[in-house]
Amino acid sequence: MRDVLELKDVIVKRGGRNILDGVNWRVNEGERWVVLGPNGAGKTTSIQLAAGRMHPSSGTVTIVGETLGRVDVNELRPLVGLTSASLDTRIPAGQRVLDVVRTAAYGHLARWREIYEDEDTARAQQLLDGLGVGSLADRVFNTISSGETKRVGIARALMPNPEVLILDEPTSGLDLGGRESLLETLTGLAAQPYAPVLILVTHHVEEIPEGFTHALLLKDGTVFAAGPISETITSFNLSRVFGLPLEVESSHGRYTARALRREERQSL
Ligand SMILES: Nc1ncnc2c1ncn2[C@@H]1O[C@H](COP(=O)(O)OP(=O)(O)OP(=O)(O)O)[C@@H](O)[C@H]1O
Repeated sequence: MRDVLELKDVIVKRGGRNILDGVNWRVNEGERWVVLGPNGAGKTTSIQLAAGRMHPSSGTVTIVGETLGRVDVNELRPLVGLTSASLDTRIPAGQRVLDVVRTAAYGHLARWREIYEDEDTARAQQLLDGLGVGSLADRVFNTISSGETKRVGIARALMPNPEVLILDEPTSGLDLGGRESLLETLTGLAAQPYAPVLILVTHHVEEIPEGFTHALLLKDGTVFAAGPISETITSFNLSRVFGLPLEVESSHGRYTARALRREERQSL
């Protein structure tokens, strides 16, 4: 199976310390990864590297066979789509939803003199349709709801047909219905054989969509565990990563976690 992403012996130094310290992580074609860890564990830093938006202090980052630092990042970046709340806020006010998606074909945040091909427009509309927001194409982006914004952000990230799609906390801030509906959409995306490799960052096991295959657990800038999801998202691992006794359960491909009560801890 083809190697799509590899971080090898990666160190990132900031403020006099290693905020990533010897990270090794390999992602293959067809895999769907969740990246989990407490605040400050190094999740954002790891995905910034994986998206070619940051260079390591030492070690190597290889994206679809090309090593960061040895090739023009402008060639690498279209290979990795990224969605995050901070990116959504950078989209200038007043853009039409269809333009927010179409402009991604050219790597811009706003419309800028491009002459769109009919096929760009058709693809943008098709992506919006696939994410359940096709009827919003003519709406102004900054007037749509949070859940709709997340879906448009995913359509936008898919527009350049990336090899990897990174979803940074895609369900944060959504109500229960919005979260479950978006997770169902992500499960559908995960099941598509031609979908890019998916990497989803979250703080909560409840936000892992069904169909995700692997997990990376980060703690204090290091890899605590990485591998097939059922072997990695366990009570043992999460208790150590989050620093308190937890019980993790899975049902129908979804996960829940709760802290053990005092009397349960005493009986351990
Ligand atoms: N430019 C910087 N200078 C100093 N420290 C930094 C810098 N950027 C990140 N850090 C620190 O590196 C650590 C890892 O940060 P990172 O944002 O990758 O963690 P995270 O797992 O995404 O956290 P969160 O869940 O809170 O978003 C944190 O302790 C953070 O304060």
